[in-house]
Amino acid sequence: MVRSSEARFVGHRVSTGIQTSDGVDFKPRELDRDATFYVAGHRGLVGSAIVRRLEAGGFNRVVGRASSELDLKDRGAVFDYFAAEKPAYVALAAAKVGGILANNTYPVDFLSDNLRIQLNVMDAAREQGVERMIFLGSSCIYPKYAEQPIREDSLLTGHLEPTNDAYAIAKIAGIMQVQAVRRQYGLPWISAMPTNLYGPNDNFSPKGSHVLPALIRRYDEAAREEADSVTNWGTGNPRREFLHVDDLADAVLYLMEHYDGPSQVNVGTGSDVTIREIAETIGHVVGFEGATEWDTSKPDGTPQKLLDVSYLAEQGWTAQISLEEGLRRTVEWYREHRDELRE
Ligand SMILES: NC(=O)C1=CN([C@@H]2O[C@H](COP(=O)(O)OP(=O)(O)OC[C@H]3O[C@@H](n4cnc5c(N)ncnc54)[C@H](OP(=O)(O)O)[C@@H]3O)[C@@H](O)[C@H]2O)C=CC1
Ligand SMILES: C[C@H]1O[C@H](OP(=O)(O)OP(=O)(O)OC[C@H]2O[C@@H](n3cnc4c(=O)[nH]c(N)nc43)[C@H](O)[C@@H]2O)[C@@H](O)[C@@H](O)C1=O
Repeated sequence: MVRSSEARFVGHRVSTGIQTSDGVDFKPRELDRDATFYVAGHRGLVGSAIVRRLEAGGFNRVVGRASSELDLKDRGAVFDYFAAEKPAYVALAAAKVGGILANNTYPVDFLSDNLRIQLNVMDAAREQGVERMIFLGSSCIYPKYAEQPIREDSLLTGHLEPTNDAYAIAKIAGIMQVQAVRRQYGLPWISAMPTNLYGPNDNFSPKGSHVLPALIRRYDEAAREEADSVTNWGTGNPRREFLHVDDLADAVLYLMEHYDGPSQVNVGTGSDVTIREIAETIGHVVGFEGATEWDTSKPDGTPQKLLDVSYLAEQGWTAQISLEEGLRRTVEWYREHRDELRE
């Protein structure tokens, strides 16, 4: 395997070695706080956290458009937007996103929408010569039975998890597009692969959400109604790694200012818990005193998804927000906003 300490050129493809060099000659540096920074998906969980991080970091021209104003599936509109706005930097955090059930039920949407959004944004950004782009993928790009913790060079070494294979293929195509733009046009674009995320502005809808917001909502409602029991999906045995989205946003800016290379970079905490454990913790935090049951007719998905974050640590970044602290903040946010959430 090729790590940064033993960099060599390993070829033009989505590679099974960490590609640390592809001929792009770029030294990462501090971004210009007065340049235009477009955050695609700025109202979502990830995009809104990136906006908060950029504004706290002194960026003066952070721009975004809601999907109702600019549908990123509309190629002509995306090209017009880039031609008018001419952003110097782009964080691509707009996507069709959902939990295990949504991914499993609507694979066409997860494949087609995401391919279209990525192609349009990256083609338009390339046409305008955007200096720095970060594409956000997901840990589900790795094989279902990848060796744990999952290293970047596990990509394309095995079969995908079937509940989210369509979404994963779209994300793998995104990594390839970044690598292809680097190779053909020499633009220093990068990709980051976050683990499962949570935090403010998450999707808390019962059928569409990821597990952590689903459990916060379910246990909070049960606690308020003094219900005897709640029923979660699957067996509770799968293991997941949870990263607070403010940590992710910090990593996004850090990578844009400190990392350049064709390999996607894993972003996580380096530790995981079972779904049963996270359910018990959330039940405790919201004050639920009843029983927890498991509906094993619902899918478990990947048995374990824990990222190897040593490559990111080598670049100089590690997560700061503990799961306990992140959960406490997210439950607090949910309680303040539960009456105004998207369905
Ligand atoms: N949530 C997670 O656990 C993880 C997320 N990621 C990645 O992070 C990125 C963001 O995810 P997350 O923030 O959770 O998702 P959200 O659903 O919270 O936000 C996605 C955003 O994308 C925008 N969007 C979707 N479709 C379109 C469209 N056709 N045109 C314009 N905008 C559109 C939405 O805009 P609007 O609100 O205006 O409709 C929305 O704000 C994705 O690439 C995802 O793969 C990676 C790993 C884990
Ligand atoms: C980030 C990642 O997210 C998705 O993958 P996932 O990690 O499997 O997603 P999840 O958060 O929805 O579930 C995690 C685990 O939790 C269990 N579980 C229990 N009870 C609920 C529940 O109520 N809702 C949900 N959603 N899951 C539940 C559930 O059965 C599973 O075992 C990808 O499709 C893809 O989108 C992706 O990239």
